[in-house]
Amino acid sequence: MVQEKLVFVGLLASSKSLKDLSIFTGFLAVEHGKITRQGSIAEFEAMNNAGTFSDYNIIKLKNDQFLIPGFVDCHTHAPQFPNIGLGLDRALLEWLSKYTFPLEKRYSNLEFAAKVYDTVVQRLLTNGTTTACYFGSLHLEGTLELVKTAIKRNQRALIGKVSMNVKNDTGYYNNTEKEIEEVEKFIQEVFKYKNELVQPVVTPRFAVSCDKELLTALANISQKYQCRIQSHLSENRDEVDYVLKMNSDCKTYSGVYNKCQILNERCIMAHAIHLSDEEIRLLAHKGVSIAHCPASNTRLKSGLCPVRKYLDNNLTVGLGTDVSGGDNASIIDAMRRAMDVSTHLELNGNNDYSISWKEAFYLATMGGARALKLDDKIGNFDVGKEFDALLIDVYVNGSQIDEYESTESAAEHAVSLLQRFVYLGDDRNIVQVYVRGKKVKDLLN
Ligand SMILES: Nc1nc2[nH]cnc2c(=O)[nH]1
Ligand SMILES: [Zn+2]
Repeated sequence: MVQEKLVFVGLLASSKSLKDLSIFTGFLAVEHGKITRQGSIAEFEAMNNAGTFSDYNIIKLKNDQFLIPGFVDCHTHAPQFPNIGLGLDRALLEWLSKYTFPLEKRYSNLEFAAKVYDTVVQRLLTNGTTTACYFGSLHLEGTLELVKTAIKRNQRALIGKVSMNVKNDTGYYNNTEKEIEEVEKFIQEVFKYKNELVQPVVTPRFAVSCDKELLTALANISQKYQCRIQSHLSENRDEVDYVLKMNSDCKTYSGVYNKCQILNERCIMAHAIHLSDEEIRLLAHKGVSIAHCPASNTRLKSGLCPVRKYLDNNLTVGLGTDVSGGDNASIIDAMRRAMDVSTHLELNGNNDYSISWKEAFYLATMGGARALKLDDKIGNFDVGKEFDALLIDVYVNGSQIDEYESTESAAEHAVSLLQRFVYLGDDRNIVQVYVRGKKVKDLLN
């Protein structure tokens, strides 16, 4: 049940922009899932004395608790969760045919799909992922199970039925006509739910699995329904070579998608590691977002994605876990891996490429919201946005973070709490999770 009126009083942390982290002690009022007011403790006291909050549930945070926006996972594969932590001994193309396509093929079984997806959505919510941009499988009905689960569990989700029409040894593909028909059907079925949190995404797997005819048809469908469109781009060098060999009329991998009208401001591309400067300019010009998936890029030995360079070149970047190429479903892990990869690039001679913990926090929240074009609704605590939030308790029972005597000022202490959560926290520190004002995790009561 949505708790109609809530007011949180305590430490609030969220990003205005990449370089502007806001941390202050104050209050945040929520009505019918939306943030309606924000202000200082003095303002809260005055309004409370005047009776403004008499019909609110007042939640006073303890000293070492704070509120942050929910995490945004810009790229993950729900059907691949049974393989998480397995089969990471091959690079992308072999990994797909040896481990991934055979697993995804099983989602013609709706019982299996429903069971896995329920576990996945709960796992993500427990880890504080209030919004996920999912790849489903090739199956229309199977992927609708994911839609039903996200709706039932109250997760904000963008969900795509995966499209593939190029033959592979697993037999995991559709013919072009069936594929186009099913994608339209999928979108219409999702719209029938009229759910405010879940939206369909057109999802061509990548240019190895889809020919230009299908890519173009899918771009048209996304245009027709004004849906987002997601895919993979330039993740692995063998993949890039293969795509260029199959599309000899195009000079670059991004050029293939551009020729098929895929690149626009509704487009989210995962990885984008091995881009030329010309491709970076093209993607920035078209308003394409990048889902940076550092765990997967390391585990599949795909490469080190130069996020700093992309940010400096006006690309919008969010974080993705990319399970099961990625071995961890948590965006907290993705923040740390993003920091690590950026530091490794700096150590390899790229000056000032490392991203700070504050920037990683931005990418995990506001950056992700911008990448998914949901920043009018979520990403920080601006008045008017919907209330997707995590209540963090740094020293909760079982926490990996210990308390030591400190000489910090109150303001310094507040920043330290968030910093230590980013570096050391885990799902145990996420004691409550709210999506659009509804509590979906509660370790406190
Ligand atoms: N990491 C990853 N890359 C892909 N490229 C095409 N399909 C996939 C996938 O399932 N995972
Ligand atoms: Zn992926």
